[in-house]
Amino acid sequence: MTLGRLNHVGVATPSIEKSIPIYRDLLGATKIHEAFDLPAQGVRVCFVDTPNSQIELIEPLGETSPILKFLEKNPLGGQHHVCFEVPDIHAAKAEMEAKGAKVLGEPRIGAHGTPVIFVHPKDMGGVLVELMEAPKREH
Ligand SMILES: CC[C@H](C(=O)O)C(=O)SCCNC(=O)CCNC(=O)[C@H](O)C(C)(C)COP(=O)(O)OP(=O)(O)OC[C@H]1O[C@@H](n2cnc3c(N)ncnc32)[C@H](O)[C@@H]1OP(=O)(O)O
Ligand SMILES: [Co+2]
Repeated sequence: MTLGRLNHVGVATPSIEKSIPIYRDLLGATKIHEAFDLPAQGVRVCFVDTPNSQIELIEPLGETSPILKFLEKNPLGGQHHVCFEVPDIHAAKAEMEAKGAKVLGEPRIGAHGTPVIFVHPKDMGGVLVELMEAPKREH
């Protein structure tokens, strides 16, 4: 597996609306995308562009959202995961598992419309790592 670019840093928040001014007004972000629901993943998502990556603001959506527990422990929200691009998500999953890392579930379509997996923080030095199949980019 080749580790690709840092696609985004996931930041969990109790309210995307309340988080946007931090990135827009305090940090001067110039491009904040429309928020959208991702019910299959139990989150509402809002991407904030940075010059070389993105911040992915995620807010719980529904009673079974996977970030509810995180927000119980971190009521203000906080850095939740990092997402790296990989060429092939299935090869990445197989390789992680072959190396003994716990992959959480099967590849599923993420917020950028390509399949993603998550690797358990226990095997990643305490960091929840998301791997995302790199979108096809025109050269
Ligand atoms: C896919 C859409 C979008 C995209 O980019 O396309 C997203 O990124 S959505 C992001 C939200 N979805 C997920 O996070 C799915 C994967 N996550 C999970 O399955 C869970 O959150 C899991 C298993 C990582 C944690 O489960 P839970 O929240 O129930 O907490 P636990 O008590 O079971 O945690 C076990 C252990 O892990 C530590 N932990 C939990 N969350 C994190 C985290 N974000 N970063 C680092 N460590 C984390 C937790 O403290 C526990 O450690 P312990 O020492 O046992 O207390
Ligand atoms: Co993400």
